[in-house]
Amino acid sequence: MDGGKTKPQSQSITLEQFISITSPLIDLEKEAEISASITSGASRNLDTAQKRGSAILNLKCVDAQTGLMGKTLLEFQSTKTENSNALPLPPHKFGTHDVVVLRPNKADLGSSALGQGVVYRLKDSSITVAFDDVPEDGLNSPLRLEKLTNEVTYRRMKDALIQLSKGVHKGPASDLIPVLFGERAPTVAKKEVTFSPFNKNLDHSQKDAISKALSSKNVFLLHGPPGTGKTTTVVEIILQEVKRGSKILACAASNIAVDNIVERLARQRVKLVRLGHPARLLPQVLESALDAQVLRGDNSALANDIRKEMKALNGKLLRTKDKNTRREIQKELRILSKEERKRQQLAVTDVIKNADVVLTTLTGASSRKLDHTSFDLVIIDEAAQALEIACWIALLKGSRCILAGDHLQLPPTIQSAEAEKKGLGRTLFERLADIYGNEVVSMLTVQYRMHERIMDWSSKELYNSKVKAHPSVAAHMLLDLEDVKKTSSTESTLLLIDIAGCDMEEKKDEEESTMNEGEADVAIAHAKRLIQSGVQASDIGIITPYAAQVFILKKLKSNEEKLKDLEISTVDGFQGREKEAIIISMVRSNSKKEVGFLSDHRRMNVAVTRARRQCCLVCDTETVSNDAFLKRLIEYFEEHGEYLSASEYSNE
Ligand SMILES: Nc1ncnc2c1ncn2[C@@H]1O[C@H](COP(=O)(O)OP(=O)(O)OP(=O)(O)O)[C@@H](O)[C@H]1O
Repeated sequence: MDGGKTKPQSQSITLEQFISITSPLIDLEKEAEISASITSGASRNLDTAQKRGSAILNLKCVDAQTGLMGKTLLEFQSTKTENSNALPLPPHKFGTHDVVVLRPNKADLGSSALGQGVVYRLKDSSITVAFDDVPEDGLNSPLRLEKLTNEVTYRRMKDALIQLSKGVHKGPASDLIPVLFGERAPTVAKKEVTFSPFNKNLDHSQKDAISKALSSKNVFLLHGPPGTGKTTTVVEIILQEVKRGSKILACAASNIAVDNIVERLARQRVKLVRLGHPARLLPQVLESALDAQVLRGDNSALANDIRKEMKALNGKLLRTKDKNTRREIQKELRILSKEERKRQQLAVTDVIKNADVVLTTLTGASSRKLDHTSFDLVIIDEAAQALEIACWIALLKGSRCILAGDHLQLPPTIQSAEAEKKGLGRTLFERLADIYGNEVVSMLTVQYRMHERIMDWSSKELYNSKVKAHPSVAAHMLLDLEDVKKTSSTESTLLLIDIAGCDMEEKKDEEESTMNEGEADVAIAHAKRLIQSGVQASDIGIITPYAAQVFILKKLKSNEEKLKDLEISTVDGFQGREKEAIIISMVRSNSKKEVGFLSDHRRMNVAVTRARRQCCLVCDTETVSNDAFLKRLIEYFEEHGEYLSASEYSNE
């Protein structure tokens, strides 16, 4: 690439347009979140709030543990049981890291809370919350959890818009901003950068991308189709940049994606620090957390000594009657307190200053602790799943950026339909790929997850047939797994189970989410056949686009002990994950042949590419074939896989 020559194309929006369009869209999104929350006028009724997913009623506390730097973890389950097992939690919108409030089940709306905490772990039938303090009373009665609107996030985005409008004149990103708005062409080093890899297993497309990333002077996009080692490549880029002496800010939209990088980097000898609330971090990265490192620092030890001295002086103050002496002690206490605060701040600054790599979520990058720090490079993983404005929170801190992601998988979730329609969900990754194309993008083309039959459909439909399977996975089968027997269920890589003509019409639940009970039975029956053939339940996932279908599937699962480790999720919730066997329940079956949001290419791309060795599609071929894209998917499965009618699974 000889950068700096291509003229940006005309479809780019200007910085001013971006700011004026985005500001009201952030407000719309915030309003949508507030109106779905329990405290809003629209849902001043607990049952409605539960149906909307912003409250979970009728819970009991089943476990309490301490951990996580002094926090208390309380686990809650439904008070309702079936065959003495707790029922799955009702469909809800709680996610790990959400801030929640705990109240007695019957308490009035807005009455005082038993506690406020952060969701730590979510399972089908339980939710674990990390509290700073243990609620003293009330844990033995029925409880409810309410999700709080995360207003801070919206405020930070608004702040970033203001900073962005100023940042073009001054600040670390002043030269980067015009490039990202198509006003100045991106540039690259005259000579391609060569490097000696830390990871000796890198493939040609990964090495090529890393070399281009190192040559880029302002922006580079790493396009990673499913399973192609995007994070592996990001980690190598970070190591190479540290070797060159760069100070790096590495971010992602989600905590889990940030921790994924921290975990892999921590194995190397890199000075890194992870910013963020300990309850939001994976236990294995807590050692890298800012709080933990601050405690180990010299200034922290000094602050500790000062606190001891202050305690002694406070004791003396209590015992002293003489006014003058008291005044002297108080004066000394004020000086010490100031010194202690200064030492604490210095302890934080020291850690950040000494780190080569600072890692945090995009919104976490707005932390005051980073106020006076600028970076040579900002790297954003999962960039195609992040709002553009969230990316800017981090980007404003550096002069160069690398974004990694795949805009052909699902974009960020937007709650407000209007904000979505007006473009809030259009990502910076996609926008830059459109403006500059191959000039700044490099795509990884070897994938390490799927059997080639599973991959070929996605490669052809979405990636111009450029993705190829690595030989280590290209032909792997369920049969090759330990203890798996050869049966009609484990032999095939692609399996289509057709519910057409089997009387399995879709239905709507009260919240208008679609479900299909017959299809759920079939999906569970296939999972059971796989387990019968020796496949571990934990190696199987059932995914579906509809929340109501997830609930029905989880209910069926809760009746059977052997299905305990089977995972059930929406497609959107499973992005970034994988299983040896994936069963997709497509749900739609109706005489009008409506397919709804199944027709989004990105959703089906994510669904199919979660599978390593077997992908089983359960659907009504008559309904879904009404959509041209889905018709091609069905034809692909018919041609390259096995076809079964759902009637073969009846009475199981
Ligand atoms: N060059 C390589 N040689 C062998 N295995 C590799 C190579 N690159 C990546 N992998 C393996 O492929 C898998 C996926 O890698 P990684 O987690 O980096 O992918 P990703 O692209 O971030 O994943 P996703 O598809 O979920 O976005 C991992 O098990 C990783 O060890």
